[in-house]
Amino acid sequence: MVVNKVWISDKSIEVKGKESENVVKSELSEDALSILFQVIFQNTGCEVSDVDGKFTIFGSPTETAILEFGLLLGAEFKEQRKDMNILKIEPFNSARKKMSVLVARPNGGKRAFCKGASEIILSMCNKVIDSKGEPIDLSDQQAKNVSDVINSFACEALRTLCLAYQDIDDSIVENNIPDNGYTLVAVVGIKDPVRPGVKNAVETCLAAGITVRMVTGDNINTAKAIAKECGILTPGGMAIEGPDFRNLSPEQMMEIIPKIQVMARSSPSDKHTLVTNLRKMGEVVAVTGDGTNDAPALHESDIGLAMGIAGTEVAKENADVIIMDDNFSTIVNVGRWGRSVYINIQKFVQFQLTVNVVALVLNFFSACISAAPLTAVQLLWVNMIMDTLGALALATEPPTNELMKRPPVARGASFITKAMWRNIIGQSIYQLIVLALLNFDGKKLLGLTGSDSTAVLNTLIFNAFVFCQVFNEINSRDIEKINIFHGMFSSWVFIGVMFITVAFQVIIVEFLGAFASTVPLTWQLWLLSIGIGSISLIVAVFLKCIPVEKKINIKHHDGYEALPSGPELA
Ligand SMILES: Nc1ncnc2c1ncn2[C@@H]1O[C@H](COP(=O)(O)OP(=O)(O)OP(=O)(O)O)[C@@H](O)[C@H]1O
Ligand SMILES: [Ca+2]
Repeated sequence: MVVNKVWISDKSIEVKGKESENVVKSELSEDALSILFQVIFQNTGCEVSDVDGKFTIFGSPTETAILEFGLLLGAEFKEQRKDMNILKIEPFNSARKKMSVLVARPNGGKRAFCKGASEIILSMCNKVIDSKGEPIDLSDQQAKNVSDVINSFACEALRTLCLAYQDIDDSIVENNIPDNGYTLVAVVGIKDPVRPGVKNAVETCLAAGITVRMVTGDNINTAKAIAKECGILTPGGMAIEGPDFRNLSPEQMMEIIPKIQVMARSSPSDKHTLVTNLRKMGEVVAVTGDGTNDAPALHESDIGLAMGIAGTEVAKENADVIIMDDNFSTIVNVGRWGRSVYINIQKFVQFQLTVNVVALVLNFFSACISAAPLTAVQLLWVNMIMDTLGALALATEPPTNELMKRPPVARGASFITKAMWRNIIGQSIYQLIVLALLNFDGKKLLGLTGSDSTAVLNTLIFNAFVFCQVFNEINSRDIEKINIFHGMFSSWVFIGVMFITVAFQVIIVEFLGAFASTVPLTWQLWLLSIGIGSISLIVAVFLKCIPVEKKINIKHHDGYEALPSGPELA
């Protein structure tokens, strides 16, 4: 943050690096400059350390920017502070949006300084300094002019603060800092450029059905200008000020909250109220924040994200995730990974349930009628495929950008979606039909005769069953999309698992007969097993064409309705 513009003695001056020193000094009278230095250096929460002429400023970014501006104009911190004695400090707080100090002047008398949110301080002033640095009455017309200056600064996305002072009669013994009667010295406009990448990150969020709202302590025009710059405020979107929001009835709040895109001049409790109400509406709410004033909202949210560098300890303690690089784009990554984990578990569960249903039904009914075709050792191997190897193959898929084009999952949505049930039931029916046909009519169909025909048939059933799972594991790579091969060959874990599964299957069938109760199969029967398994790829395509989820077409997505989904989407 840096001071970009300053308004003083009825002049707006642009501040541009070191050359501003001469510009400002030539524009201002001696007295005006002196009082400007006082409001900057007396009323600051910063500390300055001076090691071998090298200044280091410790303080909030806003405070630092103002102090740096003072130093830029050639003033010295120690020099400025040396002859005034600070009697009382009211530090900045987010609810009052101002800070004040009371000092004892060297020649007697006291002086109060106040700085803070521009409109708030302006309303506390009844005087303003003129070009000579003398206080004169602040007429209505002049107050309007200052207000226009504030708005023009704010519309340029500058954070605006007013700096003011007043002399207090020595006869007043108590050290109270007054709330009005100030003389306005300057309006400063501080620039806090939007970090690169924020606009894209907001766009990604919108496409992902995540509504981004900006809740800030800044002036409404500053907030609106910044929000427009990064794509948060859209035409027709609503911007509201904290005090107006606070005064709404609960019903009115519920009505306008979905439309709010920007909330300015908000207090910590406004942030908290917004989050509470959004959660009541069934939304999943993530909050990002850095300051202590964000702590209540961070705590109330479903996912609190605190800034790791600029964040205060209080904010971090109340958060669930700490963004180490303070970058909004990283939040998009958090969302992407969250979605990836969720969908990977869904894929795994879909795969696992299919294997379970088929193995259970096949063995149970066959056992009731004749004998169970799959032995305990074979089931153990199948269990291995689906638990360990299946989890490895499906749950390690890295997140894709496609994930950010899907709608978010509603708070109460069931984990197993209709599309998953469709795939599970469809695949199970196919596998059960084929395996039951082999089990009950296989010998006749395949012309198997001889003493080992039962052993051969049971091995074939086992082999076909395993290949159905192998191909269904490929199907499970995507729940909705028809193209399941996308990115498969670059996922070495998946390819590795496929390879190991098939290799072990060959070893079990061909060489571990005594252990797994199998007999070696002819190449024709191997081909048949693979054929039966691969047909499940075709079955999956047909299944994915059956619509199960309602399709909704929305022109402008605001995060409150599901985005359309189907085989064409990720
Ligand atoms: N140290 C300070 N002294 C006086 N006023 C301040 C100070 N810091 C900020 N302000 C005023 O308060 C407003 C910010 O209020 P607040 O800290 O509640 O908002 P925020 O959204 O948390 O801001 P930030 O971007 O600093 O995190 C600023 O626009 C400014 O006018
Ligand atoms: Ca903050």
